[in-house]
Amino acid sequence: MPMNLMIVESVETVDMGSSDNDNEATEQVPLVSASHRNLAKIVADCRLQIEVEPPPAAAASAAATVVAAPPATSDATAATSVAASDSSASSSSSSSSSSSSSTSSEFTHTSQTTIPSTDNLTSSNGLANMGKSILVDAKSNSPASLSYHYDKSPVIPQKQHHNINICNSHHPHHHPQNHTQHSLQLTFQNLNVLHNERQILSDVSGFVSPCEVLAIMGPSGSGKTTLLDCLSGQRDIDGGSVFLNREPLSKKWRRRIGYVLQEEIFFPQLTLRETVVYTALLRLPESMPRAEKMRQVDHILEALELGCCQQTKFGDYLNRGLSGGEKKRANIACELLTNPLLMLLDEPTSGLDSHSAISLMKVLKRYAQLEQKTIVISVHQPSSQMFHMFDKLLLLHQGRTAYFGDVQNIYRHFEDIGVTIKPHYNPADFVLEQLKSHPDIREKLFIAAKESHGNYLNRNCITSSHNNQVSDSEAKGKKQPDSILIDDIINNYYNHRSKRHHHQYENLHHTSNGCQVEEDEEAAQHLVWCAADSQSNFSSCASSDCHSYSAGSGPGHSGDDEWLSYPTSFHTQFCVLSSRNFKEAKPRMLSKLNWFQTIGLALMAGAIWFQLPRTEEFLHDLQGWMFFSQTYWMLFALFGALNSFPSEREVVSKERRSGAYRLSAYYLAKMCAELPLVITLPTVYLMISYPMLGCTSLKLFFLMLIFLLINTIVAQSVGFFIGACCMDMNVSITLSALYTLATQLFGGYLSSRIPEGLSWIRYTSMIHYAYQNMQILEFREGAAIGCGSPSSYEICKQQSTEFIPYEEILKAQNSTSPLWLNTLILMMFFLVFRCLGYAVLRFLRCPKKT
Ligand SMILES: Nc1ncnc2c1ncn2[C@@H]1O[C@H](COP(=O)(O)OP(=O)(O)OP(=O)(O)O)[C@@H](O)[C@H]1O
Repeated sequence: MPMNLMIVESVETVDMGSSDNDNEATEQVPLVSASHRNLAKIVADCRLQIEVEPPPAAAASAAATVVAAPPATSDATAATSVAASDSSASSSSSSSSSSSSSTSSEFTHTSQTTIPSTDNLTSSNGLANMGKSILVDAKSNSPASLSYHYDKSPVIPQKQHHNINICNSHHPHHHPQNHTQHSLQLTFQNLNVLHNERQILSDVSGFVSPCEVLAIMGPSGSGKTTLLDCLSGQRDIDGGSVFLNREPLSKKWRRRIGYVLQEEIFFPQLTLRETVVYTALLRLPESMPRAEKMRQVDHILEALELGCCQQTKFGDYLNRGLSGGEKKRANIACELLTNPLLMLLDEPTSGLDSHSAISLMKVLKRYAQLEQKTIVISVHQPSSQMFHMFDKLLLLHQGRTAYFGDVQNIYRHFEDIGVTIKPHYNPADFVLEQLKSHPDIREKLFIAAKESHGNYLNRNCITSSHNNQVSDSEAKGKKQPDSILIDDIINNYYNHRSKRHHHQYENLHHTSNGCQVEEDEEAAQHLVWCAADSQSNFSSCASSDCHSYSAGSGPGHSGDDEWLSYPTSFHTQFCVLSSRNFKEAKPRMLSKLNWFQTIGLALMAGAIWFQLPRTEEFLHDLQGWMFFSQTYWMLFALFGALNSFPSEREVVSKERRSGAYRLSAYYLAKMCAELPLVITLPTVYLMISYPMLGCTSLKLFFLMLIFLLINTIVAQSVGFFIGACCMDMNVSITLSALYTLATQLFGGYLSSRIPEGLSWIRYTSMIHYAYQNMQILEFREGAAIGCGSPSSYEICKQQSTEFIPYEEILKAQNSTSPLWLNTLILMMFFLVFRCLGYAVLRFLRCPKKT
């Protein structure tokens, strides 16, 4: 049975929780962010209802509405027992429900049956404090909407006026301050972007309001991505301004923007589910229980039809993983999960088949409408169906505006310049074709767009009342085409909004319910006025009404700190990032190849130096094993760390730009997570080769292991630092090779003819200190080395001793520093390079604007 999803305003006191949670129902869950408070309010006041189109025979009798969520009142309880599938039962029950609630509501729906909205909102054990619901459009079996609900306090809804699909939110218990409307109007004015004196964007203006989808269309290279970069604050603009709720775009706003990039930037080693789970753990509020976060992940994966591939790795060009379309949807899932106020999506539908594209658009559209989100999407060539799902259209060509206005006005716009969009023709294709292939039409479009924009501003700034303006124009009886166009835009805008979005400006008017429509129209006028005001640098936005919108919706009331703060604590960030880093780095650091290499080398070393006699004749062999083992593992760790940051740079930059976590948490987590990985292979190596060499002392084994690992970690620090500095593997490999080989050469290990003036270079080498420590341990703690015959050691020549004292061996090797000093210097290497690595990431490699 085909079903359409819609949301019905609450009609009575509603307990969003299950009955066994009644006591908790009045609890107000502390909400961590203004956005979530708003979401809580929206959803708490909502009833989610799936409208079922009845079969023809039953249509007449099926006129019934069933309350969607489990009501708290006893009257409504009966209604909740009605199952969606039981149409007859639902009819009767819904009738009673309707009558029981008729004192407080007007039901305009007919032929409806609802299933409990708690299907997704609540689990069987009652409504969780917070949650996000994705309703499934049963008709298309595609996801329909996303909505958070954090608050299960009883809701006293208000009178319903229209069969609208957006939540109302007059809550008598809410303090007006809690009515902060977390929707966001985006206005951009005369944006100019230059690159090497080439104009990439030229005077691009427009605006988009909550609940709307603005599509940016244009041929390839027209500047769509550049514009989105500017709107997200990721690119500096050379002229013009971007306003969000009439405030200039700033860091606090950037955190409320979800930007789905054209490229999918993820860790290739992680599965889709792991990626989304980590995003949820990092970017959903700390106060949300983990189980709830997981539920949201499930919902989002289901909504975007990603359930079947959730265990697939992202993959890369070497190891294939998710398909292009799946990656695109995964990209969107991660941003949707965080519930941003403004979603910017760069070509989210490219690479998707038409069904998936439409399905995705439906999700976005409903998301915008149900949650009062503002969506800007860039598209290449949408299908006709998708084209008509957009509310506004910005047409770009070579960075210039060819059209900005409501989508339905595009027909009139083209007619005005003498071009008729053919019926049964995909308007998007037609428009782009005209734009690309006909320079004369293109020029006309540029001129018309410029004029209509100017008129639009004038109209809204000069006259305070749109209605007066219209009547004046009509009285004069001679409208210019542009004026007609602008009137149409505004009229359509008002009509459109008054039909669809009555509720969303209610924060402007905390008045009785009776005159909602008039209020909303007025609010819509104010909104347009505000947009024009924004575009004219707030020339007339001292109006209190204007102010009430932006103040109510802006972050000021909820506190800038809240907007600027991270969604999770340092501890949580550290734990989640450590876990993610471990998962991500493990396949890289402990790959099969590395295991093979380690075991192979250990066996080879063990075989070459097998049961080495501890006499002076074999002293050099023993030192050879130590030098080889030491140098190999230090270089292994150093070179392995070179690519550590560069490989993660894009992902971390993207996440940090969205304010997901602190750099310090990431850095510390990375250090800790990679620690067990970096020490695993040297341990295995030593466990194999050292006993083969002839080591029988457990104490010596552990001492050697500890110092080998210390050396490895120190070398890793140097690798991190060089990698962070260079961010280019070729450069960093060259630099590292130069450093390590130079210090070996000048360390005197390979040649004794070191120029006098350059012998100091050995002291800059960590290998120098590490090797000295190895020798101290081996010769001091290990079995004594017997004197050779003849012996090169004086003490042996004098035949006063059978064994060479370890001090003599060390002296012969120029190892004069004590163990503690070498260790201290190595520790300083560790600390200095780790700190330098952090400083480089913080100040040199911080996420930059393009
Ligand atoms: N950083 C940059 N350096 C050089 N050129 C740039 C830069 N950014 C943008 N451009 C140029 O600006 C123009 C617009 O680029 P942009 O990526 O915004 O186009 P687009 O409309 O998104 O294209 P597509 O649809 O192919 O993704 C292109 O010609 C591009 O080469």
